[in-house]
Amino acid sequence: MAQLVERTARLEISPPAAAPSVTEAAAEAAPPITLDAAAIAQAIEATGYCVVDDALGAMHAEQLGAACRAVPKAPATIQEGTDRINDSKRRDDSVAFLKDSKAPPIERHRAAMEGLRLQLNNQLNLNTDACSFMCAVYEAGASGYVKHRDSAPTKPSGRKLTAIYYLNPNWHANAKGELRLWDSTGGVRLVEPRNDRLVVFRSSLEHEVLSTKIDRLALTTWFFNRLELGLELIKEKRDAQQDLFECERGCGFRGPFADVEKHEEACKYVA
Ligand SMILES: O=C(O)CCC(=O)C(=O)O
Ligand SMILES: [Fe+2]
Repeated sequence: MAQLVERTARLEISPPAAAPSVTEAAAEAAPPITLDAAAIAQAIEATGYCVVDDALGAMHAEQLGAACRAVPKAPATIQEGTDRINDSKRRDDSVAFLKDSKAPPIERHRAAMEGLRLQLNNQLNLNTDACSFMCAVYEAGASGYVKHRDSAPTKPSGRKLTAIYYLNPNWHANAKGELRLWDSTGGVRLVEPRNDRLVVFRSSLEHEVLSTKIDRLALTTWFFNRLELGLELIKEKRDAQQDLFECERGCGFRGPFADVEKHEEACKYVA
């Protein structure tokens, strides 16, 4: 049973129907997922975040953990100006997006998060219309993910909430790998990536992942508004382009201001 303050609303998601398999048989045996959306919403309104322990049940965590471990992953990328690049100094996890995965525990998790999204939409007036799903592993010894936001603090701001479900049955206090979160009251909170723990927070809040001593697995869901996310990306790219220097002589050079001096020496349009 999920551990949170009072319970006023319940959300029940049954496992989706799919072709028989060993994993599915186990998923069918799992009890329906129960989350208290009203209590989660209340906590988010007060502090910007909410931590739910024993959120979706040990069986769900075990099956989902196995399914996520089996998915092929690639080093994560980060937005840099107009591009997405690998920068292991800023984040050194490997990720997979799970939109199309047919693994029953992943489908079940997507259904649970979709249900939570609908309820939180009502409770918090979020105006989201979609979820995206990503699993991420930081290997033992990884340095983490530097302080960042998952969405812009001002509009357009597509991602409204980040919901991270941790899949670390072997986590212990010395393993580290906490999520550090700057909440909406000015407080800083360390969230340990405990197994079957769900943390939900406003995506515009700053957060970072601290270095971990053991493999650290999580499944992140973003609740977002499609149109606003598109507008946010366009704005981000336009802002990044405005930060670039363009040669006025029309030689076609466009680059960072730091390279202007070098360009002036080399410009083919300088007589
Ligand atoms: O895994 C976590 O605790 C946070 C990950 C994160 O901040 C991200 O992927 O954007
Ligand atoms: Fe993040």
